[in-house]
Amino acid sequence: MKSVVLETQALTKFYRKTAVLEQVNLRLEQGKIYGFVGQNGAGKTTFLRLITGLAFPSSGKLALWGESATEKLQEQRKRIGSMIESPALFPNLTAWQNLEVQRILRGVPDKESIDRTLKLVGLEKSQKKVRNFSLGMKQRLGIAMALLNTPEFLILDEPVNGLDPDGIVKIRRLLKTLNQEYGMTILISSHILEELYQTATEFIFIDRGRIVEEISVRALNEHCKRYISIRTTDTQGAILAIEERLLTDHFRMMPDNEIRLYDYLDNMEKVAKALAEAQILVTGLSITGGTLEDYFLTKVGENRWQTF
Ligand SMILES: Nc1ncnc2c1ncn2[C@@H]1O[C@H](COP(=O)(O)OP(=O)(O)OP(=O)(O)O)[C@@H](O)[C@H]1O
Repeated sequence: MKSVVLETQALTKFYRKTAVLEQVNLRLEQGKIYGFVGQNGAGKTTFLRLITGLAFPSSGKLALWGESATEKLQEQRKRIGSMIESPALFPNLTAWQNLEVQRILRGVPDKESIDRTLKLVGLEKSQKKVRNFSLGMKQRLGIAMALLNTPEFLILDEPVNGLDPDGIVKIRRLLKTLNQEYGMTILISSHILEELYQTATEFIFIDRGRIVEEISVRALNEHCKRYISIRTTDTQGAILAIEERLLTDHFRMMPDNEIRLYDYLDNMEKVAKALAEAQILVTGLSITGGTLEDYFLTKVGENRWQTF
C-alpha cells in the first residue's frame, strides 16, 4: 500500500464569517502528482497555506505522514518544499546568490544543494541578475528555492501562471523528473486544467471551498473520450510498433485508417519516438476529443446547481 503523505478530515477555514474552505476530506498518496484545479477565488491558495502552516484551520483535522498533533505536524513540515504565490527574490542578486541567502536563512547546512538545485531547474549557467530574468526563469528559481531542503513533498501554487508555452514545457519536464527520479509527491494548483494535463496523474477539483471531484487522468480521458489520433502511410507498421514498443492494445483502427490510441495521452513524445524508431512515417499526431475545460465546467456547474 502506498504511504499517505497528507490527509485532511473536514478541514474548514473561515475568514471572518465567510467559509473559504468547507469540510475538505482529502488523502494524497506518496509518489503521485496531484493537479489542484479551481477557478480564481475557489480556495486553492488557502488550502496550500493550511498545509504549509502559513495559516491555521478554523476546524477539522490535517495530518502529514500520519502526524496531526501541533508539534509533530510542524516537524513533518520540514519534509515539504513549497512555492506559494510569487517567490520573494532579490532582484540585484544572481540565482546562485538568491539561493545562498535562502540556504542561510533556512539553515540548510549542505552548500552543495545550491549547485544541485540550480542544475535541476536548468539555471546553473545563468550569471544574470534576477531583475533581468524572464517570468519563466523566476518561476524556476522559485521552485529551486522550494527544492533546497530536498523535500519529499513539493507544493506549488500556480507555477505556470502567465508563462509562455516554452516556459510551461520546461516546468512540466522538471516536475516529471522530480517525480520519476526522486519519487517526489507533488501538489500543484492552477485555474486552468489544460495547463496541468500533461503533468498531473490525479486531479482534484475545488469550487467555492468545496472539493467537487477527485479523478485520475485515465478516468478523465475516458470521461472526455480523449485519444491520440495517429495518421500514417503505414497503418499496419504503426500498429505493430504500438503493440511491441508501447506495449498496449488500448487502441482502435478506424475505417479511414486513423488509429485512435487511448494510452500515453500524457506522453505524446513517447508515442512519436516509438513510431520514429520503427521508421513509420507519421502524417498526423494529435490529441482529440472533448475538452477538459468543458468537463471541469460541468463539474463546477453541478456543484453550483446543488448549492442553490
Ligand atoms: N487573508 C484573507 N482574509 C480574508 N479573505 C481571504 C484571505 N485570503 C483569502 N481570502 C478569500 O478566500 C477566498 C479564496 O481565496 P484563495 O486565494 O484561497 O483562492 P484561490 O483559489 O487560490 O484563487 P486565486 O487563483 O485567485 O489565487 C477568496 O474569496 C479570497 O478573497
